[in-house]
Amino acid sequence: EDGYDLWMRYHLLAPEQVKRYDSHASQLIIGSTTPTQTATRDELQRGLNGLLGHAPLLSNDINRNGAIIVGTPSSSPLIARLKLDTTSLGNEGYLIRSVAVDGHTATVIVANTDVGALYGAFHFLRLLQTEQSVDHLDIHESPRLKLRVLEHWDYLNGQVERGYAGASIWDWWKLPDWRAPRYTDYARANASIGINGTVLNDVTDGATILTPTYLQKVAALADVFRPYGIRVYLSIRFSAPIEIGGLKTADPLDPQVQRWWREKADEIYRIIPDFGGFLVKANSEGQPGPEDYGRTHADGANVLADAVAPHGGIVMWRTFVYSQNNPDDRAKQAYEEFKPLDGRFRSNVILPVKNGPIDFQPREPFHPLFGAMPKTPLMMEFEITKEYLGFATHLVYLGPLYEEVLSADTMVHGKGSIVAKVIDGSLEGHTLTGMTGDSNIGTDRNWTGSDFNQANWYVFGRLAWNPTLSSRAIADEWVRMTFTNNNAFVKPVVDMMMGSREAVVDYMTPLGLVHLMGPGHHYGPAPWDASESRADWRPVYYHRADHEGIGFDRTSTGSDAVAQYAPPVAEQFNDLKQTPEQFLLFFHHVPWDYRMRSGQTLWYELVAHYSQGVDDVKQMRETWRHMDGYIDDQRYQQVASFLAIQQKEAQWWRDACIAYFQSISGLPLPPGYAPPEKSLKYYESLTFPFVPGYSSWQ
Ligand SMILES: CO[C@H]1[C@H](O)[C@@H](O)[C@H](O)O[C@@H]1C(=O)O
Repeated sequence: EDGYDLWMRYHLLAPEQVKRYDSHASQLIIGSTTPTQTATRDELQRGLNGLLGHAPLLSNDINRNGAIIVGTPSSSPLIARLKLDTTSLGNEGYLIRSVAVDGHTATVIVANTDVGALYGAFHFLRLLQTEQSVDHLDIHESPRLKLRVLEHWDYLNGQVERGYAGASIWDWWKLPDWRAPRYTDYARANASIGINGTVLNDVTDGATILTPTYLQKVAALADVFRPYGIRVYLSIRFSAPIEIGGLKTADPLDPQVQRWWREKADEIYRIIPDFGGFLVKANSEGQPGPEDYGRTHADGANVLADAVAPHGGIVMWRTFVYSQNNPDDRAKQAYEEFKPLDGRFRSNVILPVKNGPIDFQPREPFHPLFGAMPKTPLMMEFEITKEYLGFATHLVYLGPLYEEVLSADTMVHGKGSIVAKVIDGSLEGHTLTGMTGDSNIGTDRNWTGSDFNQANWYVFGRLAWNPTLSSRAIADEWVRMTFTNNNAFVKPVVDMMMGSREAVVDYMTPLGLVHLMGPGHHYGPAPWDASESRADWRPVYYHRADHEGIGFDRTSTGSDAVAQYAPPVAEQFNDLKQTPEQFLLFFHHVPWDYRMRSGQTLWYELVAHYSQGVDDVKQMRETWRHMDGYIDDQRYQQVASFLAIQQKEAQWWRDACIAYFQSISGLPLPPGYAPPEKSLKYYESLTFPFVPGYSSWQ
């Protein structure tokens, strides 16, 4: 019960459920000539065996009611005979349908490709895991996004940047000879939620991974993942032609550099024919890039794109750039650098854009680049690892954060131009589409540092498959698969998860505040900090609290970052009265005595939010206390302990922030609110001798 199985637990269902499903799992008719077919067969056998207590009969022909028939029209004559219309399924879609074949009832899982059938098999298992009916199935699924990618910020030395779940799961020392079983389980987990790509190394990892020795190791991982429909991508360092190629320059317009990348790509594809392509962080936070040579991001992306294009590869060129010190407004930089380049990227380039313009904060408005580059495919980048949200221990379900951004309306083509439509390509007619998530996976037995963090990996995958799914529905299915179908557990726990994101916003950064975390490690409150060399690395830069008020003026009379949004959105954010209060201090510098919609002053409301956050965590503990006995003790106890840590730290956040902001505002606490437990000096004096996940580039 250590959580290793993730949501693929396949524990024996209750007798009445077993009875209900038995009649739909009498035989399994499935090919096994390809590795993917074998993986599909194994998964169904493992799953059904676990859930029902016995595996269905493996057969070639249907001879009784209740068979499961899996495959493609081209590999299965039985399926071909059914003449199902599979044209709309594409390469990865599937259908699951209750049918009659040769006078027998059956469930068919049909796709155009083996991988589509594998996805269908996982869906079928999910129906049983979540105790849904399989009587009259007519399910059609195909992914809305093409690239559904996990990004590992893993260094070759085993450390994980912003990783709070142990070390990197890639055992580079032993690869390519030893292929750990964990790699297969990783692939299964990803395939079960439709993830079809993985970037193995950190965006600041260096160039070593492109050397022949490491490419052999990469190829071994690609071999393990291939049956599960997962392609391997690599982060590259833009200066690799110098570092490992012996060239004097990495100028993207230099013919020698262009040749070097072409030959490197050819070399990679010789050993990994289905290699996905490159991910690049360039001219950001000290990384080299085309701007070092006076070239643009487009020049840089295109030289790589041309190298992989003959092989069908793509380039993910990140827009998270803030190379220079930004005394004005860091939030504006990505837009300023990339918007003018719209239309100048090769067709196999896609630009990852973080959900918000700052950096994976508990809450930010959607990134203004969404909708602003109609001629360029943009992909969503979410952070799954909780760098700014309490690391491993805080229980924060990220589904509502993701959903909030995906459903935000850019208004670029009028109402309904939501971010989900930008990234699924439908708004501007792009076919290269995708979502990438910065992984929270490590060597911990439970993979993600806590049981509830598994839900963030899960919801990422499900939303990458279909960005219009509801985060609540996804939480519900995850809880059922991971813990139990008992409604006395499911309902309160799903409610708790759904509220958990607002709780962290409240106790860390309410009302549109961002980046109050301790610089560097990003753990714990440090709103007073002004020690960093760069202005835009200091918390005081972000909240701008002074005696009169608090907040970053991004209106037309301030930094004018609002102008980066489409006019109706810009107008709304520019106007103090119209700005949703959850983004208030992101866009406005507001007097402490400003009257909020509640009628209270801003100062009172700020204190109320901080206190609410702590109360919410107390409530979460209380909810969890009632869950004792519904699940195994091991996982129950760990969640309980982590919630206790979270409560302590929520209190710390509240008290430290209130103590600090009170020292600036000079105002008394609202009546009825407890003062901070300790003095501001105390909170300021706390240090962090060891923080996991600390990045080495700082
Ligand atoms: C990979 O570096 C990270 C960095 O550790 C992190 O603090 C920041 O959130 O984002 C960077 C990025 O996304 O490039």
